[in-house]
Amino acid sequence: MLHEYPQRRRCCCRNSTSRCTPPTTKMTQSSSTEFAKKQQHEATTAVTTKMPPNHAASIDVLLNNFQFKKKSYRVLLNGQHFVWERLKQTQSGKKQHKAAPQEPTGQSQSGAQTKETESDQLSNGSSTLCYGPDSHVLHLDDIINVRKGDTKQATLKPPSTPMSSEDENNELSTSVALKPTAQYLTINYAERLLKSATDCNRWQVRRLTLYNSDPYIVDQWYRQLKERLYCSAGRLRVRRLLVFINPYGGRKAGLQTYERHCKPLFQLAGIDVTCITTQRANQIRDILLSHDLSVYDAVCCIGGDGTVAEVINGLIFRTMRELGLDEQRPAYIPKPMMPVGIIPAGSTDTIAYSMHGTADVRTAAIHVLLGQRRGLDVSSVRNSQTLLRFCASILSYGYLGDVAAKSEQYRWMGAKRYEYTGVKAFINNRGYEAELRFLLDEDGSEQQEQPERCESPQSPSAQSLQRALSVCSVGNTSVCYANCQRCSFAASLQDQPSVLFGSTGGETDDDEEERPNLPYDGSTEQPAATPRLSTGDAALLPPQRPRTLNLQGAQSLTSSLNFGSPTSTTAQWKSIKGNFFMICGANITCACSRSPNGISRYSHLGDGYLDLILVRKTSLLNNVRFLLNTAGRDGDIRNLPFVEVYRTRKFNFRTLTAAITSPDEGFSINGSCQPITEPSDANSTQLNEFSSWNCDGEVVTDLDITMSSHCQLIDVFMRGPHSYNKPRKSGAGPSTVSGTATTPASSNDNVYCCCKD
Ligand SMILES: Nc1ncnc2c1ncn2[C@@H]1O[C@H](COP(=O)(O)OP(=O)(O)OP(=O)(O)O)[C@@H](O)[C@H]1O
Repeated sequence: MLHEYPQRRRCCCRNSTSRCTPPTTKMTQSSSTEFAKKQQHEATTAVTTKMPPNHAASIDVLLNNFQFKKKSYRVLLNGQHFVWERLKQTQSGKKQHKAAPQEPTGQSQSGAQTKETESDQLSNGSSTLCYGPDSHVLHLDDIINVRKGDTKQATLKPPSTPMSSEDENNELSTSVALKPTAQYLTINYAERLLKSATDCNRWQVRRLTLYNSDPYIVDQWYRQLKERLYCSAGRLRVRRLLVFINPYGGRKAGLQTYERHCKPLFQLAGIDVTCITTQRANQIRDILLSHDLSVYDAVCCIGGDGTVAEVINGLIFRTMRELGLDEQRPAYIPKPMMPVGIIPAGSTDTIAYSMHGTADVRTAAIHVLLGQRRGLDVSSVRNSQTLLRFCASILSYGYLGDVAAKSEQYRWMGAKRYEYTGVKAFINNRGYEAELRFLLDEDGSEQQEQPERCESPQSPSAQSLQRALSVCSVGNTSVCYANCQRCSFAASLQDQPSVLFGSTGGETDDDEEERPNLPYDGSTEQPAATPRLSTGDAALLPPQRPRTLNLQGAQSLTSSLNFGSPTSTTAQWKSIKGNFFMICGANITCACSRSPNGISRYSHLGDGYLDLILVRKTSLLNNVRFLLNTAGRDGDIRNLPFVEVYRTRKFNFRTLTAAITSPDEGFSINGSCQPITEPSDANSTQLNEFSSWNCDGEVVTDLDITMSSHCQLIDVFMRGPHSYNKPRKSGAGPSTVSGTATTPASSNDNVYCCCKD
């Protein structure tokens, strides 16, 4: 049976109107009631209407009965939701169903609070769909692929060669001409595992094979699903993927990881994969810099943090070359167009863990298949002379720098090398004298973090916007999860044509005055005049930021997010000198299985800020307290009196003795991503008073370092981690489509717990 409803104006997705495919359906209260009545009337038969195949494109709602494992199911396709529910035999012999969306009543959603929510939604102009308590609701974003066939087996076989979009169009148009024969429809989809209370971030692939004796109905469903699957905004269904496998990282199991876990998933999704197994360090970067990538939709790496860093550095430097920018002193940092998939196969895998909330390989691969992307902040690291490299996770001096410098020679120990060298570096740490200068907010306030929690709003209404503003303003202590409002807001600022896509350098004028030896300011912004660029290139430049935002209260938010003008004279610096056990600039939480909250628990994946963590040199006991607080879920280093955490967009580091040391004396690797060289023995005694920098696990030995965060510089396949509240199981209560809790209104929302710690 086909029902057509007026097109809805607003997307039912909680946070993003761009995620749904327009047009979707609007189920008004009256139409919903009418709809439910019609379904009552026609419940006993699997009612279908044969329509000309080309009519499918105009259908908003499909509702049919299918067989699944020899049981009858009522299946509904409504907008972005695929719903199925088993038909139950009643005493009168009639089959009952609840899969059809019904008017939400007190019976289906108990309690006055629910009714209040409904009236709120109606008054807000949003519609509410309610499915029965036993309905399975699947968002189309979570569907990996759809196949049809004459037999069940035929639908399970992956295509012999991956299909291009033209092939699929041909296939669809051919099926218009030929009489359909397929009676089986198989849907492969991804689902987050709900079993574990402590690990709710793992995903698995599931399969649903439906049977209907009428091939026209199967064909119609197939076509509808295909169409809706491939035109969802904000999502890239990858067809051609370039995969780099590091066989050397972690337990040296990169190749096996790919063969065992990733390859079957890529085949299932019909992705055309080109695999390159690395032969040496920095090969990925060299390939990305020199080869034609136009045939690929995305790049994926299988390895640890060092491998991810190679990919990110390769893509950014490639983009800089393409735009004719000076790689050592670029006028701004451009955003690469190619999204990146990150599959963990290293020793710590902090980047993958921070993104997904787990280091599970299949979960990471599933996110590549599903194609949902989020922008990830990347920081540039430079010395006084030149841009050195880009950092995706953490830049760390002192304790972690020593660990990185010493652990490489113990690689044969695997991940244990970090523990071994960690203990040695811990005992030998006598503190490092340094001076830190970091950028304050434009209003001159410093954002020192206090441990507190905040909730994020759940719907994109005006109220939500207000709440979003407040979330962003206290966002320095909010935790970044899926649907993070702070990151979404940063992304929405980037979407506006007159807003910069990267965070600002912000220090320009006053910084140049104070520090004349910093010729490159590390800004992501285009200076007023860039004679080097042609008109065509200039079109690719990030646009100028507006002075004010046309949003109520946005002024305070802009100030909070600090998308400051490059010529702002209000940018201020704060300076701190001291003896430090460790100094870190953290882009992301840097969580890993040993430290599930990460060393920088409140860092956000894409807000354009980094957390500057200063750990003062105190007693050995305090150092132990610090390490204990970084491990486990309960600790928080911000509670320690000798730890200071500042949220900033940029900081500069100098050893107190570096001022008298020339950069030509061998401390600098003089350029980004150069092969890492250990300091020579002759220098090592001289260097005892210095540590090295640990940049994404690689060693950088410069002693005058500036780290600047660039907001959402690279797109990665991720949704963000989910909090560890145990999610409600499907069927435990009514599923609604209204943006309230327990609502998979979008696949992102299939989290039950977003933005809440
Ligand atoms: N075939 C290879 N032979 C030697 N080194 C390689 C090879 N391929 C990549 N590399 C280098 O290996 C280094 C370590 O890899 P990676 O960081 O991925 O693993 P890891 O250090 O074990 O994991 P993590 O960084 O998560 O702790 C990287 O710097 C990379 O450049």
